[in-house]
Amino acid sequence: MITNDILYVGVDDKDIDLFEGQFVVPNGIAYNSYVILDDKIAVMDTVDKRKGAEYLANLEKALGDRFPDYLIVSHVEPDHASSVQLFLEKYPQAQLVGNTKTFQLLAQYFDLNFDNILTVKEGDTLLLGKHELHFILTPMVHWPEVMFTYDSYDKVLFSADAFGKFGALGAKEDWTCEARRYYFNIVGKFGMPVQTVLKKAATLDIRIICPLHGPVLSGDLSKYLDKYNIWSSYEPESEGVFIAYASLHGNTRDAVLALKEMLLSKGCPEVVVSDLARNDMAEALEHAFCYGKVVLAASSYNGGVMPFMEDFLHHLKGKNYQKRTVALVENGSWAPSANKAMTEILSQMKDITILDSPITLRGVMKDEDKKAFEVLADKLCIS
Ligand SMILES: Cc1cc2nc3c(=O)[nH]c(=O)nc-3n(C[C@H](O)[C@H](O)[C@H](O)COP(=O)(O)O)c2cc1C
Repeated sequence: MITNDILYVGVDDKDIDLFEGQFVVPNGIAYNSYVILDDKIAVMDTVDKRKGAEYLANLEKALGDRFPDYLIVSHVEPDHASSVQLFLEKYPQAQLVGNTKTFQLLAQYFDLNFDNILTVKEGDTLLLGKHELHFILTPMVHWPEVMFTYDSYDKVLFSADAFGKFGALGAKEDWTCEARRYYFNIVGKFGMPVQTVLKKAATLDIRIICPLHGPVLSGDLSKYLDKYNIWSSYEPESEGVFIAYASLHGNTRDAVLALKEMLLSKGCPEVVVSDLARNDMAEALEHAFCYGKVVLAASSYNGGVMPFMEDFLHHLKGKNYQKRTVALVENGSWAPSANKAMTEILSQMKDITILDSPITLRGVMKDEDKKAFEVLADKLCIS
């Protein structure tokens, strides 16, 4: 129970292998749905049809002997809307509520009878009894049809995918880490629309946030809103250095591990290292956004850079990566090419400062290379 009238009817998915076909979710994922019981009953979104039967059972239990009047679709992505058809087969009298874009997209997934729909616009309201729902259109957070719904009676914001996180409900894990990995990988490209929506949210008296994934948020909401403000403005969140590397034979890896020790011995507050071939790429992307200073180190490969690094840089570019200081380290045996290849991709991003004197290793790190790394560590510690 979220409030006296709002019930949780979502489901956990702990047997999904990859979320959105690409993200590892070691603790699963929750597909959230909520019911508002008033004179009229509104259901807030459905769930992935992978869990459709379990969802309908939860819903039936919450409804008792009543029937829903409205199904509000705030986001058409199939992890939330692929049970809409199932829902309507069971509750054909329910009216579908969405905006113009909602119904355009729904029609791409379902052969639905769209006679019984209510099309809402920004600022429209729907009275259920005591509860009045206010619709707030939030295009491109992170699909074009996405909208928030604010219940002014219980002061609850139904925030679609915003403020969501990976992990089934009850997963014993920190909110920030998995919410950040979720945000940057799924919403990250859309910082501007998120900023717009945060401004709208600031005008509302919000007591509880009900996202479509992860826990319901209550208590001091400023910590979640503050994180979203930092993330969507692309500002670094933490002091420290992130080192991402891709190494064929381990020499580049050994060099950056030595660099990590140098940084820590010079007082750098935190140094996080990711092996792009072995560690979760989505987590590496999250770290790259978290810190203001990043070292990219990679072996040269076929006149370019090792593909894991190239892939990583394309991911960063796709997520609007910006406002960071980057140091480059390459390794190559006959014609080192990694720094040039990395620079080419970085130059397509906004506000990226590449530190002078990129380092070139030729095989194993030598004494003179150590000196270059000491200089780099000093630069990263002061700049
Ligand atoms: C398939 C392949 C392609 C390579 N291409 C290049 C290259 O274009 N230029 C170069 O200087 N070295 C090239 N190398 C050599 C590596 O970059 C070199 O061995 C480097 O020292 C590896 O660093 P690591 O030990 O960190 O992997 C290539 C190696 C392999 C296996």
